[in-house]
Amino acid sequence: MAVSDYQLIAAWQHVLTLSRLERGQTVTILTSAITHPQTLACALIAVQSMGAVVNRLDLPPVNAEKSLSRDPLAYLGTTPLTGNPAAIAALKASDLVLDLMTLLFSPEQIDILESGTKILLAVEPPEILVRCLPTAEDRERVLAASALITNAKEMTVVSDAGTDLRCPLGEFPAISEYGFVDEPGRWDHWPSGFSLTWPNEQGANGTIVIDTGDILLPQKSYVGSPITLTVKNGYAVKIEGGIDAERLSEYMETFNDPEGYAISHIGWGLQKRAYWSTLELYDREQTIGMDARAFAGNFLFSLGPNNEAGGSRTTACHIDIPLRNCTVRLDEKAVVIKGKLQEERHGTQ
Ligand SMILES: O=c1ccc(O)c[nH]1
Repeated sequence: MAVSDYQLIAAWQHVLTLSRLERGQTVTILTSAITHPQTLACALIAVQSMGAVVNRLDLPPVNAEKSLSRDPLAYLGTTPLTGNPAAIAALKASDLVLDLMTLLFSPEQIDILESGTKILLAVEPPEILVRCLPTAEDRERVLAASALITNAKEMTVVSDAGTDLRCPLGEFPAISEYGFVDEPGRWDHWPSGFSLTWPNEQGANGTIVIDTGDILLPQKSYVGSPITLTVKNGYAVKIEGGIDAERLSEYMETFNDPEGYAISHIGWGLQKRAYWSTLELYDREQTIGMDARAFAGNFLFSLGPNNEAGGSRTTACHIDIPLRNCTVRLDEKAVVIKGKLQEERHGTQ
């Protein structure tokens, strides 16, 4: 259902308030050909209504001849900021960047964050933005999950479908995605609601079964028959199964990059207002599939880069794969059991 400008402006004001935007600060809204016009129009009004200075920086799209998908997360690494010092200078001079074009996993994004600029990614359609409006409670839940990751030595994942994965932890930080940017230098994504980290380099081992009904992104498809990944020393060394395995294999081969088979981020979904079943309900080119990444109780793993976490591996190939019905443990503590989120039973504090 369409969203009214009034509701979307109020949603932006809510997120900008949680992001501690202050009167007189500078916000630059980064746009490109894929930017949603209503999201942009309402962001401009919301920022100015809060007394901040707003700029708009529109960048030409890149990688058209390289990517096999129009999904901005399908082909990573180079962005319109690559080799564009004037644009980078403007973003570094801003207190907050609203990324309505997708910089994710780019060296330039890391450079801009290190200057203290906050970056909030927001490219999902307005209906999903307002349904998954972030809350302080989301932040608490995600930070609690990230604290468990920080204190754990290992993440293990099993499922009745046959997943049996062991990931040593410690080399990389936990990343909290709760939908707003309340600290200088912070990146986040509205909508989101999950916690993730990376396995120690070359440390992931075991089997991952992408079962019927599990999701591939950017394909935005529900897998019709199981795909079995054999994981050795941090890489998917075998992809076996039927037609779904063949489609995934061919797609990955087009990148001609062995780094694309590396296990990238691992974590689980914490967003109770995101759903597994929505993938077929939106025009696939209008969404990047954040419901699939964030729905509570998924095990989300990814193939491809780890530069976002401070690793050295960059590759253009990035595949996000949320699985249902897994049991995820941090050391001995189960945080998800057969796809059901295990809530922390808070005491009286
Ligand atoms: O928000 C995101 C989106 C994609 C991804 O791979 C990680 N986080």
